[in-house]
Amino acid sequence: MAFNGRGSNFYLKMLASEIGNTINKAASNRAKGWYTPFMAAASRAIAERIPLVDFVLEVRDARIPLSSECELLTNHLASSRRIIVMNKMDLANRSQLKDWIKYFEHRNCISYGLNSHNKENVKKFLNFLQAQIKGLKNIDHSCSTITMMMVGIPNVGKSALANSLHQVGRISAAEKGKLKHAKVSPHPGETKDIISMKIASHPNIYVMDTPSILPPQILDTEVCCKLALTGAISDCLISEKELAQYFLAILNFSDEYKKWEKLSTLENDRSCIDHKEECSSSRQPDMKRERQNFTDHTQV
Ligand SMILES: Nc1nc2c(ncn2[C@@H]2O[C@H](COP(=O)(O)OP(=O)(O)OP(=O)(O)O)[C@@H](O)[C@H]2O)c(=O)[nH]1
Repeated sequence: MAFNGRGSNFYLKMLASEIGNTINKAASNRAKGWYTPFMAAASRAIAERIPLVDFVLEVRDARIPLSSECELLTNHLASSRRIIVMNKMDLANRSQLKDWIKYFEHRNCISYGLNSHNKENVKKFLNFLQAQIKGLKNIDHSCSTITMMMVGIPNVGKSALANSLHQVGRISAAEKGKLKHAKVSPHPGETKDIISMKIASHPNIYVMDTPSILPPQILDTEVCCKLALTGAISDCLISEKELAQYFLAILNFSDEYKKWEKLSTLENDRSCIDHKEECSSSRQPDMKRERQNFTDHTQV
């Protein structure tokens, strides 16, 4: 199906609305949905701790930095204490990530793009965090304890980041010998406890990994679809076929696809030429020379 401009937008919105409504309907079933009594309790526990920590590291998915916002933090926190971490940047478009960093900068938000699986990246991030702490006034940098709480929607990589920070952490050899490990899993909602890990000394910095949180319903159906596509919402709430259809629709209307479309047109021209060559390979030698010229011409 080919859609352009407004037509494509309408088609995407229509698909998103169908899929989003199906997901929300399935999620309203207590046994299947994400908003379990456990998530409700975790949201309350996190909300209670927000005023007590020095920084909140809001972990988002770098592929969808707006849709993966943690609703609990909206209007809940001074922007100087909130650091937006766009994790999984290895899966995101680099130049778009730069634009997102500028976007957050314009809104006076501190943001950082990161790949939690890359040690060098995580070390740089730790430097960045220590620089933020240096900027804090009224603390004794040699003996204070700084606490940072990792907060976010499911499956964005909070536990992976907590583990990596703990592993590269500037802590004593004795502490290195007793490293903790938060559970990392490709399935959303696997973290069940709030655990604290030391990531630096002088001052001591502790990072807390927390269970994932989401609101009971996701009213914006496009957001809902994007969360399902990136794995924040369990795949048992929607069929793979419907999700794939939405993904292909996004892909079809993207600028990236238009580049591929051009290439595939070129490729079709070429295979048409190859086909002609094959069909006429038994013809006269002078005809062959003509074809050769035609092929050279089209390849320029
Ligand atoms: N490609 C890539 N994958 C990552 C990155 N960080 C985490 N992951 C993967 O994302 C999945 C989820 O990571 P977790 O650390 O369990 O995510 P979480 O936010 O703690 O998940 P919950 O259990 O819902 O709290 C795992 O398969 C990780 O290996 C990253 O920077 N890049």
